[in-house]
Amino acid sequence: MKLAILGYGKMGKTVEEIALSRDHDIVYISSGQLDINELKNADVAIDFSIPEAAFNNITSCLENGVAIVSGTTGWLDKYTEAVDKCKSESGRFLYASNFSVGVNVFFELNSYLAKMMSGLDEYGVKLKEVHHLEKKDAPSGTAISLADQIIKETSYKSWNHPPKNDETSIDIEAEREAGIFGYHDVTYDSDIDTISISHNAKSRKGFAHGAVVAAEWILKQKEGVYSMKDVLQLNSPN
Ligand SMILES: NC(=O)c1ccc[n+]([C@@H]2O[C@H](COP(=O)([O-])OP(=O)(O)OC[C@H]3O[C@@H](n4cnc5c(N)ncnc54)[C@H](O)[C@@H]3O)[C@@H](O)[C@H]2O)c1
Ligand SMILES: O=C(O)C1=N[C@H](C(=O)O)CCC1
Repeated sequence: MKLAILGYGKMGKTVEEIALSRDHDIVYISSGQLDINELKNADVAIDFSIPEAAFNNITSCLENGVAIVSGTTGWLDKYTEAVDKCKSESGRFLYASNFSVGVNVFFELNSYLAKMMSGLDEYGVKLKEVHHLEKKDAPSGTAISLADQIIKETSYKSWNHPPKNDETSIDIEAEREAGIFGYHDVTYDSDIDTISISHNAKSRKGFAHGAVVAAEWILKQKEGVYSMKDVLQLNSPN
């Protein structure tokens, strides 16, 4: 496939490595203002940029017939607008807060566990994420996805960051520590016991590999808005 990489930082460089190992042509790399004529050479773009640039990068791809796979976090207040744009341009768009297979299995576990815990009022739930020191947004996109899944399955209506210790919403704690690629845990606690599930990334390779697989996959699809659930088709209990 002819691939554009939008955002050439830690993730953009890892995507380049994986895409080359899978024999793809990288036709354009951008680290700032887009050159639309260059962008148009691509079939698909993968965006790992910054929250302030993500929406413009997505809409520029959609307006120019380039399928777009976005992994940038911290811009989701405009997600519905991006979906509407995809529909009006008859484009192809996939966003994931986390592309790794392991985290997508973890999402399924989280949803299943939340469903089981929903009637057990003696337990309270909280989330924790830990990332490297350069991460710009908090809480992580993955932690927000985990909280949204719990909200869908239980009586919780919202999440808090920083934590408020308020029983009616889900506290998300975010820590920044050198060398951590992405750690998330979900803990249900009662006076009797504690139930926890966690995921820890050992490198950025899983994120980049998932994004390249999603780009390969989206090129085989017709117009539409997709998620990693569509790509991975896990044998989920949900
Ligand atoms: N979805 C996932 O699986 C996943 C995994 C890892 C990181 N992320 C997210 O991806 C994003 C990037 O992470 P990173 O660790 O590579 O950050 P980074 O800071 O290393 O890289 C971001 C790059 O974007 C560039 N940039 C700035 N403005 C731009 C613009 N207008 N267009 C294109 N590029 C621009 C910067 O120069 C920088 O090189 C973050 O939002 C992060 O949370 C998502
Ligand atoms: O390194 C990052 O930044 C990561 N961002 C994503 C998030 O916000 O959830 C995924 C994990 C790594």
